[in-house]
Amino acid sequence: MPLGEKYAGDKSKSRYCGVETDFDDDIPNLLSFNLHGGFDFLLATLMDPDYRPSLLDDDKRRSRALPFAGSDLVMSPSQWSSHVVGKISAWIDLDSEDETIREDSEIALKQEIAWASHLSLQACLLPTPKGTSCANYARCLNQILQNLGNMQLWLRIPLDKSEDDEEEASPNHLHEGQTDSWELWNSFRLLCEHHNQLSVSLDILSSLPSPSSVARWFGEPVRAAIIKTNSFLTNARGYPCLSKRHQRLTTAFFNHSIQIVISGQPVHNVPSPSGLTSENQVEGGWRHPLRPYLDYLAHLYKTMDPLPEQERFELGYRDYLQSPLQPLMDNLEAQTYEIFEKDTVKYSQYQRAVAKALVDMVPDENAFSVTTVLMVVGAGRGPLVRASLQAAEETDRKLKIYAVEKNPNAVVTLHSLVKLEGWEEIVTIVSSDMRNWEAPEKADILVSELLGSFGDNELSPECLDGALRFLKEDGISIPSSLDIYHTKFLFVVDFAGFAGYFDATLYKDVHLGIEPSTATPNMFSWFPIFFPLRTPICIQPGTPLEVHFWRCCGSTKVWYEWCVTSPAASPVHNTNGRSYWVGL
Ligand SMILES: C[S@@+](CC[C@H](N)C(=O)[O-])C[C@H]1O[C@@H](n2cnc3c(N)ncnc32)[C@H](O)[C@@H]1O
Repeated sequence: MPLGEKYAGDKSKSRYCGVETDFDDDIPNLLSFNLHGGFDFLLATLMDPDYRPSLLDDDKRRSRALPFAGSDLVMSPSQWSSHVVGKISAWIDLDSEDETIREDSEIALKQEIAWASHLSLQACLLPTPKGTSCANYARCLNQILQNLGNMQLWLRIPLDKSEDDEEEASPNHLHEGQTDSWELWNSFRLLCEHHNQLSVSLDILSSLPSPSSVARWFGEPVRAAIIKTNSFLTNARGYPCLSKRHQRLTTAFFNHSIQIVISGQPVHNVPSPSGLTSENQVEGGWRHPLRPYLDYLAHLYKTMDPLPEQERFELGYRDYLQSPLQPLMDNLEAQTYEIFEKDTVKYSQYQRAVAKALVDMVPDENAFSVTTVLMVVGAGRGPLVRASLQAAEETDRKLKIYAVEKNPNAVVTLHSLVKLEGWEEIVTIVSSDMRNWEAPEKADILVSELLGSFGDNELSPECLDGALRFLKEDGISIPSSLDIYHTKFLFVVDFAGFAGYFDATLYKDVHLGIEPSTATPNMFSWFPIFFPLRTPICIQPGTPLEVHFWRCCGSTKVWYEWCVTSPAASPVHNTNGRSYWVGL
């Protein structure tokens, strides 16, 4: 039973809650008890906790028979895969000083993961590395990851960091004897070469590290958050509730689709409606002992403020790398134009810019006698033509428009739009590449939207270079200028690349941009561009970083190359555009 649907009927917005259980060899009964109690899945130990390979008699050891001996047939494959996350035995310690424990651990880890794969479980929870060294654990896991199939492995890590006040401002300096579980995770995943089937499950304790330390985890592949019952406070009515900081953290988990799991014994003596304290009774019926915790989380989820429209739109694209569009080399599809056209903010900014340019260009007294020639170069299906006409109407100026578009499929739509709107007298459609078109007259205003996330990565310089031939010397180009930004990518200590943004001045004070500090609000046409570093570089806060970028042009393609030279040198990336280039 999901925690609730935030947007009626939209199951993708449901959130599910699991429960961590102790070992029970009657797993069908364990599952039915917890599903009936309102939980969606179990975090269940698959192996008898007393099992140690070295304690088996010789026969069993030879046959490698598993002692928990439950059969996969006790539940259907869909029950195993939809409702059970396997919990690998917590005693496993591959970096123990004791050789027997090390050997037992390696055998058991491999057996348990093989069994979980056989059951088609979606994920297994791996025990937290026991000491500061986890090299042997990671070595063994690398072997497993090489042949794992589809199952995900979640490394259990406590959300823990010892801090003093000084560290509040800087999450990355550790003094002697201090712990930082993020460092543990970071070493482990480095040893496992950032394997994409290895992710994190966080144990949420009663106290939380500083907000900046917590924020680092949202740059990591966190799949589950295990909230201990003793992390809950008690409200005035005796029910469990979370501190304000825990509430904010939990809602952030919901927003990032991180699964919540409740763990531990009930520690709240919740009164039943009849006034009797009860562990398992409500309104005459049965109640799961952890139900008050589940009900609280459901309440938290249902009462969360709805995400702003823009964030809702972007949710499906989070943590997802997309190939940048190539509107010059490729012909964009109808659905791509449709997404552009939904971004009304973009067009209203263009409309404002054109209106201001018209007013500056044509004084009021000439408004009825002068016709301004405006060219939309790269007109797509016509939204900038419409925005320009609306600007003319708003300012009482007269326009003659050329709509130039090289995609023949978009030109079909342009023709029907012009006919439908009755713009035949005003708008001339030109089906051509702007670089080759011989314009019959020069333009007063040239409007284009060839902006990529990094400004020039959709080749606006190359295209506009051709188009500026037909702009009058005193004509206005919208956009009039373009700035591009390099920013260090989100990871605070270990950074893996750069996010690139643009900010375009359309005309005078009207701008359009995605650089976070000045981004045009509520615009969703662009996501930042990502320039990765093949090997992440570890830097301390305050350390200067020297980065070099080159925009390289050949006869048929344009590409970027980049490198870091300080504090440590990286290789030059994307030499000759070998990994990515933009076609001319
Ligand atoms: C980013 S889209 C914008 C489309 C439209 N202005 C809008 O806002 O929905 C860029 C458009 O420019 C067109 N385009 C790109 N390079 C061009 C060129 N050299 N000549 C003519 N059209 C071009 C593409 O086919 C595409 O329709």
